[in-house]
Amino acid sequence: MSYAVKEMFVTLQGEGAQTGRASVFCRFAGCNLWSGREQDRATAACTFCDTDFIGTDGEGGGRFETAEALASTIETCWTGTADDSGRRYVVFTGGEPLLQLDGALIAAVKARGFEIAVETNGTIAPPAGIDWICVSPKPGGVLVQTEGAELKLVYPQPELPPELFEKLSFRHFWLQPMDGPDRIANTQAAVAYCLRHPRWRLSLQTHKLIGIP
Ligand SMILES: C[S@@+](CC[C@H](N)C(=O)[O-])C[C@H]1O[C@@H](n2cnc3c(N)ncnc32)[C@H](O)[C@@H]1O
Ligand SMILES: Nc1nc2[nH]cc(C(=O)O)c2c(=O)[nH]1
Ligand code: SF4
Ligand SMILES: [Mg+2]
Repeated sequence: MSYAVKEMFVTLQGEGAQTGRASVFCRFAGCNLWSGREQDRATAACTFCDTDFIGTDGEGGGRFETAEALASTIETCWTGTADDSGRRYVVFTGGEPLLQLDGALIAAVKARGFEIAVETNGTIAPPAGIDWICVSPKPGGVLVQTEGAELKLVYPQPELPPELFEKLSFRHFWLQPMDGPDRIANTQAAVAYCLRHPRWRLSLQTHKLIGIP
């Protein structure tokens, strides 16, 4: 199968427990919870998305005909030194990466020494072989992925109080303040929740704070 990639870049993971880690971000085009068009946002299943994932026109984006072709471009993007094979790290995101990430691509990036992470809305069962699964539930989607490395809840979402998720099998539970016009109030509310419910920790979008992708 071929892969539609919006953009690809190397940066530091900005969110969650891997914050600060050098990562290749491979952002797939398309999502099952929003078309990505502003005129559809209000009626979408996910209404607060901060990301442009339409098309393949971003930096490092394109259509890749094979898993090998995409994996070798990911490898080219990695800027670490040659002896870093055990620390190479790729984050598949989107859009919704599990619409496209498959066993062939997982095998091809593993063969190049990469550890594999995904950022997913949790509505699509993942293929085997992913090392780090971050699930971020959304009100308009049925959660099928109920275990993984971290659950990162954008906060607040009135339909999705944190209590709905805290019994699930994740190693880390994060509240990430919803970016947008109410970011400051949302951050204060997330801090207050974490103070009262210490199972939850605060995840800031640190890349936005320091102006890196
Ligand atoms: C753009 S999404 C792509 C991956 C996947 N579709 C998902 O929703 O998890 C990447 C991460 O950004 C988070 N996110 C999206 N919009 C946000 C916003 N306005 N404020 C804070 N986090 C946001 C998502 O919840 C997710 O954890
Ligand atoms: N630096 C950085 N960290 C991120 N963590 C999750 C991101 C995403 O958009 O999935 C993201 C992103 O876009 N940039
Ligand atoms: S599910 Fe993820 S990519 Fe899709 S619209 Fe929501 S935040 Fe954006
Ligand atoms: Mg992002």
